[in-house]
Amino acid sequence: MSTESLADPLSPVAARPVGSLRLQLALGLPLVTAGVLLAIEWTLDSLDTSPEGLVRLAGLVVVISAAQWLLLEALLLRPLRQLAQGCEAMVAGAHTVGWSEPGEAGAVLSAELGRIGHAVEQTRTRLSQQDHEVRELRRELGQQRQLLQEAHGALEAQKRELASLARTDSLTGIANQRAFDEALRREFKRAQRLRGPLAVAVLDLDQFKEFNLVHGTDEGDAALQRVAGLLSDRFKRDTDVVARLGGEEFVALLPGVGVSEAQGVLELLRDELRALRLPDGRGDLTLSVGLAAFSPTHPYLSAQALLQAADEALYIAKHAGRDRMSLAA
Ligand SMILES: Nc1nc2c(ncn2[C@@H]2O[C@H](COP(=O)(O)OP(=O)(O)OP(=O)(O)O)[C@@H](O)[C@H]2O)c(=O)[nH]1
Repeated sequence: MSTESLADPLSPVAARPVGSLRLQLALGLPLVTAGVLLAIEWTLDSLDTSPEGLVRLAGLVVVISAAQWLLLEALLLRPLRQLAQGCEAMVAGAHTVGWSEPGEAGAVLSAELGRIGHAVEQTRTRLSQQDHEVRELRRELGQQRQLLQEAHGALEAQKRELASLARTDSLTGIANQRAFDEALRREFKRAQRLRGPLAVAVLDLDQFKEFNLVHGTDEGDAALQRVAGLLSDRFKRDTDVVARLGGEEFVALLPGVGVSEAQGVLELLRDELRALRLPDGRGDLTLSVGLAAFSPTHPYLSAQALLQAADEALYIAKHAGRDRMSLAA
């Protein structure tokens, strides 16, 4: 809100009634005077309707109206006009306004004008304070809006982080079971639609219970992280998904990869794990792997059936002595 936007009560538009009042008086005074004189003559039964009598009456009306006009002009209209001019001058910026009326009347009118000027000044000050307050409120509103936007942005980031955490294994940083299940369903449907290969390998560390007992769970945790790192390094295409299903069990989902290709890469991975040395120089971590692959010649009926085939292959690998890979039938 600004002071300019408010209607100014002392604008020339507001002063216009003074002029129109003068016109109304010029027309109304003779009529009222004539009416009063006629009423008096009629009441006194002395109304002279002869031409001379009517001319005399008209002359009387003109003289009385002129006298009334002069009186009103001197006592009301002129001071009113000067008051309006004075107010306009103050509104335009003058703090004190000279007064042309002489003597005591001029002093009284000057005092009135001073009061009006004071009231106008107070109104101006109040309006300017309100204007200042409105600006302050707008500024605070802008700051609050900015804070709100920042809070909204932070909330969105936290939501994204939470969503990502809900799909990430906290120990290793790779995908968790939930993310893997989603990916498996999605990729299986795609493989069915495109009639392309899709390999699933379930990998399980051998004798990990014993490993924990011998080296401690901290070293066990570090071993799980190393395996996750190896998997991520080996399977790094955009479409590959490596996940920890829990405990010491991992899984690799490889869209577009057939059995023999997957087998070759997984053997390399097993070699790499074997070559990994523990801080004390020992390299006794081995993996058993169960591998199954969907293809037009091995069309599993569901994603669950494909995963179950890989699980069964892992079971066979474990029971065949561990540290090996077994392929689903
Ligand atoms: N350090 C560590 N150990 C874990 C974690 N999760 C599960 N384990 C341990 O992994 C071990 C798994 O033991 P088992 O299921 O008997 O398997 P295994 O000893 O590897 O035997 P096989 O699988 O038959 O070769 C248990 O001792 C668990 O406590 C983990 O996050 N960190």
